[in-house]
Amino acid sequence: MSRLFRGAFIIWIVLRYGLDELVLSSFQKPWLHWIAKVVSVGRRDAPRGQRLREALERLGPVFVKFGQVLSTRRDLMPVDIADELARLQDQVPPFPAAQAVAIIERALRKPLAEIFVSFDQVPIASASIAQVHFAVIKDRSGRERDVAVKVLRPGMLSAIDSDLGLMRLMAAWLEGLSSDGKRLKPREVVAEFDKYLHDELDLIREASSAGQLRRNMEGLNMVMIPEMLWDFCTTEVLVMERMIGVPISQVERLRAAGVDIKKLARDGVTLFFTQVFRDGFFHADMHPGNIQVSLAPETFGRYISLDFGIVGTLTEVDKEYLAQNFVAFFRRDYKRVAELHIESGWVPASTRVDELEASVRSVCEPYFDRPLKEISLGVLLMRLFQVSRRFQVEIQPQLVLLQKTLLNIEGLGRELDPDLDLWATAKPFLEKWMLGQVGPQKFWEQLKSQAPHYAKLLPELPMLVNNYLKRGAQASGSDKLVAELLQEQKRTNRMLQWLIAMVIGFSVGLVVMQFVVRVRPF
Ligand SMILES: Nc1ncnc2c1ncn2[C@@H]1O[C@H](COP(=O)(O)OP(=O)(O)OP(=O)(O)O)[C@@H](O)[C@H]1O
Repeated sequence: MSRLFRGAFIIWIVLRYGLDELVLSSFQKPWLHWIAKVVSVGRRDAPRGQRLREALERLGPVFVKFGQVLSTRRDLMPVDIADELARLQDQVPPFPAAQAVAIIERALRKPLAEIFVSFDQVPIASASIAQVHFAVIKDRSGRERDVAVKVLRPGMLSAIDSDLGLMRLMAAWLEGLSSDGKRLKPREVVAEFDKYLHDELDLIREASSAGQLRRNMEGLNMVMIPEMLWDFCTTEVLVMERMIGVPISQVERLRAAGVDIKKLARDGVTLFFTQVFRDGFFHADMHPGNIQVSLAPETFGRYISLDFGIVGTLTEVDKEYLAQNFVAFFRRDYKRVAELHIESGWVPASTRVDELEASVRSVCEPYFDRPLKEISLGVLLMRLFQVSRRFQVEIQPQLVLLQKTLLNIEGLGRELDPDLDLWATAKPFLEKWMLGQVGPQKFWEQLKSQAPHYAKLLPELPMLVNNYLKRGAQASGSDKLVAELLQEQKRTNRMLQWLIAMVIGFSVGLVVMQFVVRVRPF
């Protein structure tokens, strides 16, 4: 019943904010448009993006999150709507501390006083999914530590599941009833959102991602990631090291404290490309609220990264796609971009290279009419995806996530340093990575990964040959077979020598090639 009311409320909001323009444009029922006009009287003058944003805010946190996720799908949305949705903020009032305490005690199966030395009742932050309280805890060794405790908002799971059910229903209607609706792929978008939300609702998942990133980033000395206190982490509660820093948005404060802002901008890009091209595992929620900078003497000027609810992973194939395309783009080698798409099966084999090349050129060429340092890799990637879609390529969600994060990083980098040359910072990564893909290093790594297999086989080899020869001689009773086998062995030896010579030749060739690639400018 409540679902029925919720459904009716959603329809009312759609009509009240005049959103029929967006979703009903291809419906041919005049009476429906008439009702919509009457209900939305006085609201239609506002731009459509603004009306959509306000409607989502009225519909509550799940829809606000949905709008935020939609705003990143600029490949599907018109620019005015995407810009307006990007302004959505989840300003949700905090839930009472008593509720947070009850969730913590239930999740950790102990009274609060037995878990924490002290616990701040007033949350430091509150968002649609969770809220954060500061506390002091005694760890296993009895040491007191300042911690941040993230607690999932109560009732979120059921609210989400019910709203998602309605969204799925609406998406199916939209897709079935309207041709405009079909183009927006609403069911696919809702399914993606479903996965996104459920991932965010599992704090153990978030803690694991934080742990992985912390390990990956160790040794770079550019970013600090809070340590997770695993004994106190559950799906609903996460206890982690409390970080102390200045929000990245307070640039003047950072400058006044003596932080090298230009270096900070470069470090941000370096960190991101290391995560993408070296690790294939990246923080994908890089909005300024999740980034701080340390002013403590021993870690002065380092980033502090928070909130690991959304991370992206890339396969070797994804990385190759990105690296090769970026390089071909910056050489303005559109033919190569088109060939790459066909060679790797991203577009149907029947696609004409010249047609794809022309499309890529028409999208990208106007964009290159500016200094290289002003070019946004995020925008470039988005354009590439737009072209690819026209040629029936399904862009993988992790690449869309990457493109969105790239835009965030670039925005952040340029905010800090308007002269930041993104390409100059990114280029060494792509070169290094590409060399790693074809060079002797890769060959050596592959050889090393096979080593355990050969290590097991080699000691057994003389015995195996001996047994084989003996058995052969006994079975035939003649020396002829032994002679034949020896002959065969010699032939195999010769082949092996050839193979080794070829491998050496190939490696030398690769070294020369590397040298040529390194010398040839992009
Ligand atoms: N380990 C920490 N140390 C210090 N402060 C923290 C820590 N973790 C979170 N916070 C504070 O809590 C705020 C919210 O944390 P977080 O971003 O993880 O929550 P969220 O519910 O995912 O919020 P949002 O959806 O707005 O990103 C941070 O901006 C920061 O101010």
